[in-house]
Amino acid sequence: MTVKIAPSILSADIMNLERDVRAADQAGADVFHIDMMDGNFVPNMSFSPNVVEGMRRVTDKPLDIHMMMENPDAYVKQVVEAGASTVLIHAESTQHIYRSIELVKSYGAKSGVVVNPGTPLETVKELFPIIDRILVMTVNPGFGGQKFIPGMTKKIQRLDQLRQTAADDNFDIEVDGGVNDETIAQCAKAGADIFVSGSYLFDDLGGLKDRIDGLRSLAVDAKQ
Ligand SMILES: O=C(CO)[C@@H](O)[C@H](O)COP(=O)(O)O
Ligand SMILES: [Fe+2]
Repeated sequence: MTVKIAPSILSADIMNLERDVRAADQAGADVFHIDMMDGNFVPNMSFSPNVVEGMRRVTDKPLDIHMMMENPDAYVKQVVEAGASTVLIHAESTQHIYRSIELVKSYGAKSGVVVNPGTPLETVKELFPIIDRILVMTVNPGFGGQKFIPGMTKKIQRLDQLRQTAADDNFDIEVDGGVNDETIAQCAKAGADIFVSGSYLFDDLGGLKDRIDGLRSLAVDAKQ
């Protein structure tokens, strides 16, 4: 699988969101990562389905929705209709994660399950046959600009080993939180395929293309 770089618009300039999305699009973003927070599941609030709809009007790139909310099922239809390509749901946010994933698939979107740093991989193993992606949080969710939790590299590695053992199960491994030029190589080497990066990319809009290219080549090299 090829490496994918996914800018997280949480770190974009909210008053210039269209400018920043267009800049990241032209700079070679593979997919956009949209964090949706409800102020309950995480101690912060961010984007709603109308932002997905707005994003859809300015870019043709896939839109990944990272749902950090209680009762995510209630919003799946709305975000898919707004233009979501993949809906990522936290295993910790719903009592019936298998049903939530089936719900996403029923609307024709790709499905992903997210695991917090403290959640064991065992929790999501039964989803392997039906899931398109597993997102390993490498910070506690809620805010951009946090420091990568070093122990998560081993977790990614264990997930990659489990994936290889279950050869029939095809899912991509994604990482989110504290991904930058110092941390991406270890994630790629451990088996990650898709790399979310927020503050590192949007902190330097002029250098955005160099940063996206730089992250991509670090990841590609680490995978060889
Ligand atoms: O889901 C989240 C935070 O909860 C992320 O998607 C952040 O937006 C990543 O930002 P950086 O850690 O790369 O600054
Ligand atoms: Fe995220």
